[in-house]
Amino acid sequence: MSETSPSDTLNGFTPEPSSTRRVVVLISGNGSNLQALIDEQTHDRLGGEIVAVISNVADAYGLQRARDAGIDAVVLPHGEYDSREAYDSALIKVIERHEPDLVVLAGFMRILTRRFVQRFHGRMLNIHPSLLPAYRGLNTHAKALADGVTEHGCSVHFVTEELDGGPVAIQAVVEVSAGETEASLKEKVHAREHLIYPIAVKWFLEGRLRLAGEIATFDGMSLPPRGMRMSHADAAEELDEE
Ligand SMILES: Nc1nc2c(c(=O)[nH]1)N[C@@H](CN(C=O)c1ccc(C(=O)N[C@@H](CCC(=O)O)C(=O)O)cc1)CN2
Ligand SMILES: NCC(=O)N[C@@H]1O[C@H](COP(=O)([O-])[O-])[C@@H](O)[C@H]1O
Repeated sequence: MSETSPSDTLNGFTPEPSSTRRVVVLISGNGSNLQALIDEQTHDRLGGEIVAVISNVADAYGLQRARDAGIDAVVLPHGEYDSREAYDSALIKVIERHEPDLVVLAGFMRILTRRFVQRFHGRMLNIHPSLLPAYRGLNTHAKALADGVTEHGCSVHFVTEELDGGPVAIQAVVEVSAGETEASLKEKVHAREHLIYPIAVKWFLEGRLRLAGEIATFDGMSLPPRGMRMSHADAAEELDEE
């Protein structure tokens, strides 16, 4: 690890070098969040390299996105295994062949077993389409609309055994308009996901975002239960978007 001067520290916290960091991404579908990560990698702004994309669904379009980017694309169909435990054991083996520093769930639609989560504890992130702890699980946009909420959004969190219960790193809020449809709300949330997820991944790979026990920390400072609230402007600035 390169020597750092005191001026390189943040609150006494020294970010780690990230150039050799390896990322494995798990998907089940379209892969628009994967694409956002690929795009940041292409601009050398991700802080590491996506070395493999693994899908439990054979026709997930995200696999094509990976191939188009020259990234190893692997299909591991969950239906070919007799149990969740058997599948997760096979998935662990495939992932570990790529020696990741970080496992990223990007629309990966399988509940992971305790053994899997323990294997990658502290180095596995998920993007969830709600303002956790609200609306854990599936069909978040429909539930938010049914409840008539005026605010919705997305959360990046560390993955723990408790479904969508892990410490939150970043949240982004979208306003729910009058006449909002599930499709329009989903599109609004997706747009914010594509900003905050690459930021969270970059900060993890730089060693700035960490899981310390049950608490997410940023630059050594404990984050509140709902993580950092990030506006569109904040995210765009962090990504140094034109
Ligand atoms: N142990 C954990 N596993 C997973 C977590 C987590 O926090 N802890 N996050 C999820 C991602 N997710 C929501 O963000 C999620 C994914 C899938 C499901 C679910 O009910 N899956 C069903 C199958 C559904 C389907 O195939 O359409 C299942 O696995 O039986 C809920 C939430 C990833 N895993
Ligand atoms: N509970 C998990 C869940 O619902 N995740 C959601 O699936 C979508 C995947 O889109 P993508 O394949 O285009 O990235 C994303 O909106 C993500 O938040």
